[in-house]
Amino acid sequence: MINLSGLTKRYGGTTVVHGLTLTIEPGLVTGFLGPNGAGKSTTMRMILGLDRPTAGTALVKGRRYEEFRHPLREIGALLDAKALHPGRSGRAHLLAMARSNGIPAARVEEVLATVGLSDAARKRAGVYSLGMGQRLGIAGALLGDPGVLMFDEPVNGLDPDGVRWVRELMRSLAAEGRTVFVSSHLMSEMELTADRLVVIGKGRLLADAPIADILAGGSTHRVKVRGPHLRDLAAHLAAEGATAEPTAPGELLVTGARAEAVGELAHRLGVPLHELSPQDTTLEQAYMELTADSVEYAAPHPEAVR
Ligand SMILES: Nc1ncnc2c1ncn2[C@@H]1O[C@H](COP(=O)(O)OP(=O)(O)OP(=O)(O)O)[C@@H](O)[C@H]1O
Repeated sequence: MINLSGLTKRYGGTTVVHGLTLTIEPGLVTGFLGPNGAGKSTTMRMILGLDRPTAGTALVKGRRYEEFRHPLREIGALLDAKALHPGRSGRAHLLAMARSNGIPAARVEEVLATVGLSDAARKRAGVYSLGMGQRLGIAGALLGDPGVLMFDEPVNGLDPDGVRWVRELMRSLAAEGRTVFVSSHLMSEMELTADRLVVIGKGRLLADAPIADILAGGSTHRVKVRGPHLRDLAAHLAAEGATAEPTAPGELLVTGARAEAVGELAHRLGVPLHELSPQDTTLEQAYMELTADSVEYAAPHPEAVR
């Protein structure tokens, strides 16, 4: 379990993490989402004792990271996969970590096998691909068989097989009763992997809820409509404040109106429909709504720069 209480970090005059209070429970994968610069890495660094909070506390199993004699046996983390000694082999890197935390050398071979790096273990980490570096970082996190695991963008640079492997690894670690806290910008992946989500924006907590609640909270209704003569319907929907976008010949995607309202309007106008189907909210849509006011580095929409 990880407990954050009033966790705050200021750099100079800027507060990058604002009083975060939340609990990350064992037995679940908790996704950690937020736009670039939201404060995710800073929060994770404070949990790992790499940055000192300006105020508040970050506790792992009720203790500060610095209080652990063998921290790798309590919390394993992948923060920056590139933070490796380039001249050291993958095996030597893990052996040094194991030695410093009283972990038997045999465990190094186990985690190398778990992440699929046994054959590459003698190569210098400096020649590892991005994906191999991620796998080595994950091996390091697993090394001490810790009850709490934290991963910052673990699928970065992994091929589709690797992405799927990470998803299954996270799920199995949580199923073993461990606390799994994982940040990602890949919404479709998070939707498949996480049980709960913590969303922050500009350092502030925006949501802390089961993924199903976050999906249900997405307020924008979307309805797919098919029919042979939709022009009138589209014009009336637009006049009522909804958006009706043609997605294929004889097909509209209506945003901002419920299926019931679209169906009744079509009936009043005498417009025959071949399909009227509410569309599920995706995590990406729910996330965009949640963070709309918190995006700091927004690029102009492609339409706007033409
Ligand atoms: N050592 C530092 N000194 C000054 N500002 C910092 C420092 N570290 C982070 N920041 C600032 O804190 C803010 C939060 O950064 P952080 O890396 O935690 O965000 P993030 O949510 O992990 O972003 P991303 O998704 O882009 O990785 C940013 O504005 C960043 O510039």
